[in-house]
This record gives sequence, C-alpha cells and structure tokens, in this order.
Amino acid sequence: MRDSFDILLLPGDGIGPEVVGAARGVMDLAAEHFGVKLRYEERKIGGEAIRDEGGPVSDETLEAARASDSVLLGAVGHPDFDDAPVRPEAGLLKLRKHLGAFANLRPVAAVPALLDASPLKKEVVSGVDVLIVRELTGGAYFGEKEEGDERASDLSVYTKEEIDRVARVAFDAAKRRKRRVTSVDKANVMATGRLWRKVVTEVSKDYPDVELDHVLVDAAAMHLVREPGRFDVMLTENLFGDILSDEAAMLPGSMGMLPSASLGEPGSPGIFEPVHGSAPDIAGQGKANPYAAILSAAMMFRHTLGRPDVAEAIEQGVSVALEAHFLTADLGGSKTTEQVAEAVGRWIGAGEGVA
Ligand SMILES: NC(=O)c1ccc[n+]([C@@H]2O[C@H](COP(=O)([O-])OP(=O)(O)OC[C@H]3O[C@@H](n4cnc5c(N)ncnc54)[C@H](O)[C@@H]3O)[C@@H](O)[C@H]2O)c1
Ligand SMILES: CC(C)[C@H](C(=O)O)[C@@H](O)C(=O)O
Ligand SMILES: [Mg+2]
Repeated sequence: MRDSFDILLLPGDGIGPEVVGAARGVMDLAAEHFGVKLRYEERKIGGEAIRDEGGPVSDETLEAARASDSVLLGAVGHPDFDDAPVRPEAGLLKLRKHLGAFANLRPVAAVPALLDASPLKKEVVSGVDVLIVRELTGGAYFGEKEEGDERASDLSVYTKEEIDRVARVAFDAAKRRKRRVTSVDKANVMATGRLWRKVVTEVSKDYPDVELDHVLVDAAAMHLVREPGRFDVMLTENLFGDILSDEAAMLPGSMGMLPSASLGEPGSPGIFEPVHGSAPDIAGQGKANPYAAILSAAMMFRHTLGRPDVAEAIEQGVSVALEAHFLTADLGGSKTTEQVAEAVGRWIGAGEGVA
C-alpha cells in the first residue's frame, strides 16, 4: 500500500474554496491518523483563472493535474462571466477531457439522519442507494458547436467505443452491488440513444450475472422521485447524467450531499469534486455544506489512491457527524462549514474506537 501522494487542489469559484478547505482539513487528520503523507499543490481554475491567468485553465494547471496522483476540485462558475466569450465552466470540461476522465461516479444514498431534510416522503427515500454512472467526455458537451444570435447548435456524438467503456464501468460496479444496471437513454427519438442501447445490450452479454433494463430518460426522471428504491446502478450519457444527478440530490435532501469521482484509464489521476456548483448565493458566508467535498475526498482515497481504509474512516466520521446533527442551513441546521468539518475530523475512524 502506498503511503505518500501528490494532490492537486483546484478550489475554484464561489463556495469552492470553502468546501475544499474543509475537505483538506479532514484529509490531513485522516492522513495523520494512518501515517499517510499528502503533498499539496494549489492552482486556479474557472472564473478566478480567467481573472488572473487569462483563461479558465492554464496549460501548466493541466500538466500539474496529469502529474498528480489525483485532483480535488471545488466548483467553477460565477455570474460575472455569464456573458463572457469564454466561461469558467470551460476550464472544468477541458480538465476532464485532458485527463480522459470518461466515467463519472455519483453515489446517492439516503441518510437516516437526514430523512426529514428531503422534500420527498420518508417511505420513498428510506433505504435508497443509487450509483449514477455518467459518461463525462462525450455527447453534446463536446460535439461541434455553432454559436449565434439567430442559430446555435450543439452536436451530440457518441462512438461505440465511448459507450462500451463507460458501460463496463457500470457493470463492474453493479457486480459489487445489487447486480442491476438501468441504462437511461432517449432511443425513441435520438440516434445516439439507439446506438447507446445497442452497445449497452452487447456489453451486458459479458455480465450474465447482472440484470439490465433500459428506461427512457423522461420516464427515468419520474421513477427517480416516485420509486428511487428500484435503481441500483443508473448508466447514462453526459447531459442526461448531469440533469438526473441534480434531481437525485433531493433524495438525501441537498446538493451539498453528493460527491463524485471522475475516472479515466487505470493509473490516470482522477478528478474528485462535489456534484454541486459554486453556489454564488451563499458564497463567503460560511454556510456551505462541505459533506459532498469531504465525501469526494473519501472517494479519492478509495478509487485512485488505493487506500479504502482511509476512505472508510472519513465516511465513518461523516456518518457520526450527521447523526450528531452537525447540519448546515441547507439541511435545516445552523452549523457552519468549519464546524461540520471539525466534527467529521473529530470522529474520523469512529467505528474503530479511535474517536
Ligand atoms: N462542478 C462544478 O464546478 C459545477 C457544478 C454545477 C454548477 N456549476 C456552476 O455553478 C454556478 C451556479 O450554478 P447553480 O446555482 O445552478 O447550481 P449550484 O449547485 O451552485 O446551486 C444550486 C442551489 O443549491 C445550493 N447549494 C449548492 N451547493 C451547496 C452546498 N454545498 N451547500 C449548501 N447549499 C448548496 C445553492 O445555494 C443554490 O441554491 C454556475 O456557474 C454553474 O455553471 C459548477
Ligand atoms: C459546471 C458544469 C460544466 C458541470 C457539468 O455540466 O458537467 C456541472 O454541472 C456538473 O454537474 O459537474
Ligand atoms: Mg451539474
């Protein structure tokens, strides 16, 4: 097991620095507990990089990401750049493409201590445990674009290879879970949807012990709030995955609860980031919920650093802090970002009797 890692921190815009700061504090305590050495480099991305470096992500930052063991990112996006020719979000897309991070894992689990925070009924949310596997480097996000005042277009392209490789990530994950993959597409209207369905069905033949079903994206959006317990692994393309994951955030009750891992080929650095954005409405007020960023750091230890022991200890800290009602305003509580991070740090590895 390795015990020394180079982490690139990209806090970004809005609440990004607040939640990355909180996650870093927790990572440091976890590292100390396990005798792991973390070396950090911090760089700019998004609006702050446009302001200070002339573009949303510099070549040096892309290279630093490639040279690191993993990237922990906060968020990008700021209203100041809404009409700018290059937007902060372009930096994140470039980084994902640069690292070949094609598989975005977004776990969504109901948290017993948060059943009251969800706008959905307790009996609908209770026991939910879904893994959204979102394709991250293809589709309309990366197709040819035409910008214009009279006409605009975003071409959505998928190749067989792009669908095949992300489908395998979903089926492999399902083997370690409840062995069910729901593939979400729009095959009744879109050519990419029909290719998606065909390739996923082909890949499923290599996984005879995993059950596959196909659901159209509009119906999937409905099932996600009507009966989320029916899903185990939900596999989908880039744009649908973006939309469905924000919808899924309402199962635990807040955008501030959803972590993510963006992974490429084995051995390449992953990008770990909360699913939420820069939340300009609450930035700088100490109100941001840091659980998603902290849980993203845990995913980093599990998925690219090969230290599931550290990941579990952080997750235990999170569970105990949630049960002890260390909740920010989005979850109906009154704790600050820092108070939540301190509580998680205090209970790292609580299950091992370390607290
Ligand atoms: N990965 C990313 O960097 C990322 C993801 C989504 C959106 N964005 C960008 O963020 C900007 C704002 O977008 P938006 O407002 O649509 O989405 P958002 O996720 O930033 O915010 C949506 C709502 O959720 C709340 N929220 C989000 N995260 C929270 C947290 N950790 N704690 C408490 N409340 C939280 C916000 O206050 C807001 O009310 C845009 O520029 C968008 O492009 C970036
Ligand atoms: C900021 C934006 C480019 C990004 C996306 O659409 O992928 C975000 O919404 C996300 O979900 O990670
Ligand atoms: Mg999104």
